[in-house]
Amino acid sequence: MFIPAHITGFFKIYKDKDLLKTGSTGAGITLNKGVSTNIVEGNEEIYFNGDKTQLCPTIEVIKNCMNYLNHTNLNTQKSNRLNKNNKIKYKLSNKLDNNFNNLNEFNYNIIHKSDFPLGCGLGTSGACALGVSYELCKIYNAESKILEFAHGAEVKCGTGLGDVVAQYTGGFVIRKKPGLPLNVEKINIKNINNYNVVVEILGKKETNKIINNADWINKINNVSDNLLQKLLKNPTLKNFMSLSYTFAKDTGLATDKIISLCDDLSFTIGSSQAMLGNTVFCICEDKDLNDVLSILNNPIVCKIYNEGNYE
Ligand SMILES: Nc1ncnc2c1ncn2[C@@H]1O[C@H](COP(=O)(O)OP(=O)(O)OP(=O)(O)O)[C@@H](O)[C@H]1O
Ligand SMILES: CC(C)(CO)[C@@H](O)C(=O)[O-]
Repeated sequence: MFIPAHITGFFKIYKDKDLLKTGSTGAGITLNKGVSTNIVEGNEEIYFNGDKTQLCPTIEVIKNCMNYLNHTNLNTQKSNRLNKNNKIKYKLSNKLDNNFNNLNEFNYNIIHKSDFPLGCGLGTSGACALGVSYELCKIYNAESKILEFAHGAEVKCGTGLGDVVAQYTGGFVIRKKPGLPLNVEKINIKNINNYNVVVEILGKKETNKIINNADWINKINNVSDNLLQKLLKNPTLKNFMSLSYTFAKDTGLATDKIISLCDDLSFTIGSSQAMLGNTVFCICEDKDLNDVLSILNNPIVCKIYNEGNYE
């Protein structure tokens, strides 16, 4: 399953004791590059671009799915009084999580193939979570839980608040309410393929160090407070980029290097910092693409991915 990368331009953080209600409002765009996830027979190993890894959001999606199956199974037993021979045997060994009650069987490997690295503000962890959720829910006929398993996993790992919701929707997505149930506005972009989204990764930044820090939360939420209404009043890519630049600069999240690059790219529709990464992104029309590429060192040219992923 392919899940698009997602760039958040600006966001506001909402924490709730219910993981699923926790999330963010804000706006972003999904890209035609992202993460393809496959599930193969195996023994609970997770691979990211060929490297075996313990990727928190992927592990949490597996646990969400196994817990759901167990809960459903127990309910089924309660209602149908299944005899012991019909009881579904699920076993999850200690490889993925020592504390997990060994009631689920998970004899698969998860294979993530990503166009972008983790930790660069491109929603890669969210794309991994949503991709494995789609694949698992297809196997276990739990399609109605795809979004919930993935969003809950990202929030629990501290690796995202609104990426999964936006990646599930696709395109230019304004998140009007945090978390679930879904409350977003997908903005129709005329001649969408005329626009390029050029990305340059300058380094890494751990999302959880920002969204779990009280000082950053206050700063981010004070600056972003009125940006959502301003965008809803004038939902254009140009206004999105202008508001994103204001957010990146006024929160202090953007580095001097990124601000300087954005100023050099002022002839385009707009540029800003991909949240939360050390990455600059710019939207430009074809006529300006060569000039943009002459300014950046390692540009990655993308298009806006407008597909929505539905059950
Ligand atoms: N090389 C790696 N191998 C495995 N896990 C990694 C690696 N690099 C980072 N991680 C983990 O992957 C997760 C990255 O999540 P994070 O949210 O910071 O990045 P992202 O999803 O790519 O970008 P963002 O959410 O800011 O758009 C973190 O849990 C981090 O610890
Ligand atoms: C927190 C965040 C900026 C990290 O990518 C994103 O998940 C979002 O927009 O909520």
